[in-house]
Amino acid sequence: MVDQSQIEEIIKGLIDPYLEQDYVSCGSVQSIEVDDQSIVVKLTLPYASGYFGGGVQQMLQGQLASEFDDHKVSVEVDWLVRAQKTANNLPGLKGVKNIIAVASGKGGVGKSTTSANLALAMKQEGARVGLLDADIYGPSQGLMLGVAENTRPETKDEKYFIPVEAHGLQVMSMAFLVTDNTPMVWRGPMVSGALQQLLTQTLWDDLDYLIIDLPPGTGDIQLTLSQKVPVTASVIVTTPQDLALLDAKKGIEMFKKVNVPVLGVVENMSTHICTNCGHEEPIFGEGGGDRIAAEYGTSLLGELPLSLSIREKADSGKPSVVDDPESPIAMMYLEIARRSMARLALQNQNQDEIPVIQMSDD
Ligand SMILES: Nc1ncnc2c1ncn2[C@@H]1O[C@H](COP(=O)(O)OP(=O)(O)OP(=O)(O)O)[C@@H](O)[C@H]1O
Repeated sequence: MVDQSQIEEIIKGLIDPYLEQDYVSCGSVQSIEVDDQSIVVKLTLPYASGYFGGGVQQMLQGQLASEFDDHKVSVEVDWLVRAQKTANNLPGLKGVKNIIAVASGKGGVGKSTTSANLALAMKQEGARVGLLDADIYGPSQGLMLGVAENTRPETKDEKYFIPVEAHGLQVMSMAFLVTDNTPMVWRGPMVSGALQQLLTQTLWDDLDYLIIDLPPGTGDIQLTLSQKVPVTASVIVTTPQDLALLDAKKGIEMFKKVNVPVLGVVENMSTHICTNCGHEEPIFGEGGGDRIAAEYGTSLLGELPLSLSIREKADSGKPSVVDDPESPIAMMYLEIARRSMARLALQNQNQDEIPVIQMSDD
């Protein structure tokens, strides 16, 4: 007679590459049913893994079938995203399980491109995803996601906005509400209040993840937003140049200051791949993202090359992940998305491990 513990041992041998844990330790085993003829195992992964989970299912099914060849083996793998605790225990947002803020120390490093592709990659794994463009000074998500110019969100009861749909994402942007003529002076001081209003007055529909594309920098606006918005975690985008890395460090410090966990760092425009010969060169230096990740006790979520196709696709309204989902670039975004989602799922479990950074008062 097959024993349940024998099956558990086999499941323990399977390490999820994103959770970096086996499926027993991370609590993914829902049930194991065994009788003389059959074995039925049900796993529930804690992050959106509609596609990846299929591979896990096949692998486990194969292993159990070969080990217990006199049994009929059936393995089911699904996933469920839970709402994690918000930073500073702020009350969560209706219709949203987890908010991930994407930030960069300085402008132009590819924060918006990364946010859009990250959101789309999460959606590809089956998650319900929203994207809020909070980059008040250069809102670009509408353009990047191919939302027609002058699109205005519909409203409900003259009180709520219904997010605009683009490539299956629920999208909101200040750009949908202001015009080019709205003065900058209005935008500055009112950014935080206006954004909070935008966030809370939008009818987000049952989101697993809401990505917020923050304005670049680590000034007062970002600090206030990180404190007032019920974020669950953050992602930092940087390029490998020394100056950008210095700014990225400030970003990490800012989030730590306001108790927002940092899921990791994305190093963008990390290498240049020659469009003629395919030769790859680290023109801005190597390993910067890795170094700051190590220094600040966080992880490198991934590196993206400086690539003409990333720029062309983002600027034409169809980011790489939707325009060429099988491409190596799309796969890189998918890996970053899975790592981010998995780290988020482990957040509360790992809470004691988040290092405390001593802050100066400046
Ligand atoms: N990996 C990449 N390879 C090539 N071009 C890229 C890459 N990532 C982003 N870009 C391009 O760089 C430009 C700036 O990117 P993006 O708008 O995403 O940056 P940002 O950090 O959000 O900027 P801002 O702070 O000004 O909003 C865009 O034209 C985008 O298409």
